[in-house]
Amino acid sequence: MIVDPLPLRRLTEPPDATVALPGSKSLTNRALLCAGLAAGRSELTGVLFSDDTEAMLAALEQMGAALQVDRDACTVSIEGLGGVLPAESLNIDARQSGTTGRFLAPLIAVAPNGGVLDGHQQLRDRPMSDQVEALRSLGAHLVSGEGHLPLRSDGGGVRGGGVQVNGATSSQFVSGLLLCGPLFDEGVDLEVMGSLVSRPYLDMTIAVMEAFGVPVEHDDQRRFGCPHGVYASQHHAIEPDASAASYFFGLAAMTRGRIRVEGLGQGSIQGDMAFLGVLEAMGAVVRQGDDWTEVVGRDLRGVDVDLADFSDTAPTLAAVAAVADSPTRVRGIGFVRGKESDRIGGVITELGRLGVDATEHDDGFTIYPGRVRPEVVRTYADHRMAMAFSLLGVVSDGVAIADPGCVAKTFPGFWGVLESVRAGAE
Ligand SMILES: O=C(O)C1=C[C@@H](OP(=O)(O)O)[C@@H](O)[C@H](O)C1
Ligand SMILES: C=C(OP(=O)(O)O)C(=O)O
Repeated sequence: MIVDPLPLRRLTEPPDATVALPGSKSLTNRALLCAGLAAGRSELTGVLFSDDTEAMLAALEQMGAALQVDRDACTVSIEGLGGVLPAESLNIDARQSGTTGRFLAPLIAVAPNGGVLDGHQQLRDRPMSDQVEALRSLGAHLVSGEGHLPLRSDGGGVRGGGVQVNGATSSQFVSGLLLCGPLFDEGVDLEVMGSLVSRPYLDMTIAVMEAFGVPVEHDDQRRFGCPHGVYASQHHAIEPDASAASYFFGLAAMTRGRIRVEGLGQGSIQGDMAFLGVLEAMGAVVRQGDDWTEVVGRDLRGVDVDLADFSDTAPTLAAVAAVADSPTRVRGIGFVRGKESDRIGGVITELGRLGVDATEHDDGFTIYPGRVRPEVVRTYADHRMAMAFSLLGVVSDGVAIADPGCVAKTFPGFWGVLESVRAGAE
């Protein structure tokens, strides 16, 4: 049991550490779904086991995919469904997982006898309407769930083909339609309307679909499509999670320390690696090999950045920016109000509680660095609020994190890894 609130202790020396991080949530849930739908047996390595990926694993099991899971070895072996969904009506609990919810909504729509897709209240509160509208225009019989979960479908076939989807709220709507596109009679041909947030996640979707043998046609910004077909089983290795790595890169930057993350290097396909460019612009030194990345901290200055492509790092940047020597303006992330918590409002409120000035904008925030005072940080059941604000507890005295267990959504071992970095510095 972790104590709640969890008191943190200021580091007395800059850390000098190498950390091994768990697999990417985004890549794990994409690979699990493709492997679960594929013809034949797939072997996945580097798999993340966390609440979000357990939700996807449970859904695949319910659909009849045969799974062998080794949580210590971080592997999953799956005998896929060969593109044939079960005749029974499905009952899927996506828990708090946006990827599970948005990747499987098209699946309950296309399953022969449909089913119910529901989740934790936190996920019920998050937007779904753009995807529901797109599914209806593709022929889905969705009998409830206007803008939110729960969603109920009679099943009975999704024609597929051409469809317009709003891209300004979540890229997961597009990813879900693409990932399930091979199940639709005519495949899918998506046109994204409006701005497209979190664009690099679509590249991750395309990369995983293509690794499992389904070609994706796309232009750079607007059109994404795939034919009707069946995924092919694969041996597939999952990279460590770049969003999880942002906390350790940020920590090195804030402490004049050095932290290396193994397994994430120049060739990474994760968009959140762009956070390294922000740290560099702030003054940190970034070094990279094929299979590792390290950050070395220096004096930090504020920056003016657009995080629309990699917004999961916005709370991390808020923490780093609080100890820089000039203000930081973050733009392009109005849509993060619809994540696990309102990540603009929450960042402003909690920095204020710690005595750091920050102002809210429609599209983000400005942080004015200042002295951090002892306080318990509220985390709004949001793993990223907990992990990001823990960084301030490592560089100042008397900070504690409420509901530290919420990190289990994507990184159950977070506090242990943070402690190992501390242990190396003392
Ligand atoms: O497709 C994915 O794996 C994700 C896409 C992003 O969400 P949005 O597209 O909703 O911004 C990101 O914030 C989330 O953590 C994971
Ligand atoms: C937004 C997130 O998760 P998801 O949308 O996958 O629930 C996240 O992990 O920060």
